[in-house]
Amino acid sequence: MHCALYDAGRCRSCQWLETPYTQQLSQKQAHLQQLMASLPVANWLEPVISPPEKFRNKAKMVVSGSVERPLLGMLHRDGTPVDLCDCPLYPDSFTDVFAALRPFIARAGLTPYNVARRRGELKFILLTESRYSGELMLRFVLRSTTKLAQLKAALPELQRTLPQLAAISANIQPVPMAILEGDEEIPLTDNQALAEQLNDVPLWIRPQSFFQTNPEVAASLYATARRWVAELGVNSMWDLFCGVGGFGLHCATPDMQLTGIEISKEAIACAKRSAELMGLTRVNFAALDSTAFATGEGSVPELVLVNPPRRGIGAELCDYLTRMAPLWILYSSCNAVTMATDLARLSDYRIVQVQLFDMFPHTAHYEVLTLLQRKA
Ligand SMILES: C[S@@+](CC[C@H](N)C(=O)[O-])C[C@H]1O[C@@H](n2cnc3c(N)ncnc32)[C@H](O)[C@@H]1O
Ligand code: SF4
Repeated sequence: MHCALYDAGRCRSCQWLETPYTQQLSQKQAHLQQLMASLPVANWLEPVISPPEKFRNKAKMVVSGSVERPLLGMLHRDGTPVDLCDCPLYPDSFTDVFAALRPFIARAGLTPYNVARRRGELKFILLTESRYSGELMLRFVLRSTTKLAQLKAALPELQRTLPQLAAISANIQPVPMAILEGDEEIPLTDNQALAEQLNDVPLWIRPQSFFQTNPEVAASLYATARRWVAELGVNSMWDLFCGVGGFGLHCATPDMQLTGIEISKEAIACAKRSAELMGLTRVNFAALDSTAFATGEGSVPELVLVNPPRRGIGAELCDYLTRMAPLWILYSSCNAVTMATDLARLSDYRIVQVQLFDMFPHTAHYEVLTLLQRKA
């Protein structure tokens, strides 16, 4: 993939851009195999590849510059702003939105936040696309509610120009640090959710709930989990760290008892809505801490699926799983280092198969799906 911003030394976020894609894949696979060197794997499957560009469904743009000439992109460590509107990782649909947002910011008087001076109001623009419907979700991250009335007054014209903006909100983030989002979300449209569909499963994208950023590879990951689980013929499973329910909803059959646990109540609301649309009745989604939920249960299902944040599932949940000994564990991870540590703790399990999913091309990051079976 060619990136003019990279060539000009303006953005180096894709550290592996100069490495040919096939070599990127073999380096990732080698990294994974090295991490798992002391853990015997019965079957290594071929890595799943990503489109090389336009694969992201989400842009997180730092707003800088002046109110008359705002800049959307990022800040170098030295504070120099870089315009990232032409980043080739974004889909074509973002171009018109970025172009319309610059004059909109000026018209609405949303002064970009200046980190050094701690002044200004608009910190970030978050834009997400549903590949299924083509609709977009736009979020303004503001320092305070001071400019909210101005933002609301200017919005109708932006909505007329960009009817694809199906959900708009303001997020209030008063902390003077590089934290992306605050707790308070103010809806600016009645609708706050984008309908997405991966494979044949309806999913929802909404503020304050995680959604995979590479929908094509995510669809392949969920379809693979569904296939592996179907082959095991299990009738009960937990989906821990379930987000909006992508894994569980793919794996569930009408007869299966599915429990999905996730800390974000917004994500759980999405998962429940999807389950209802799919007509699944034997499901239970709840907004809880995964470890607290699991350790509070006196029994386990046949299969426990985990898809934790980068920190992994940790010793407490591993100890609990060892004690309760479900037949199968399916571990999906975006950080193979913490996954390998967790798998070493799960020594009562044998590793049946492992597959790498290249969710984050041109970087060292990747997703990995591992199936574990309780030793006899
Ligand atoms: C890597 S994401 C996976 C989400 C989902 N499985 C998917 O495929 O989109 C990890 C999820 O864990 C959630 N999470 C973080 N800490 C948690 C906790 N202590 N208990 C439950 N969920 C948590 C996050 O909100 C996030 O949705
Ligand atoms: S993040 Fe975008 S702009 Fe930056 S190097 Fe990667 S492709 Fe280029």
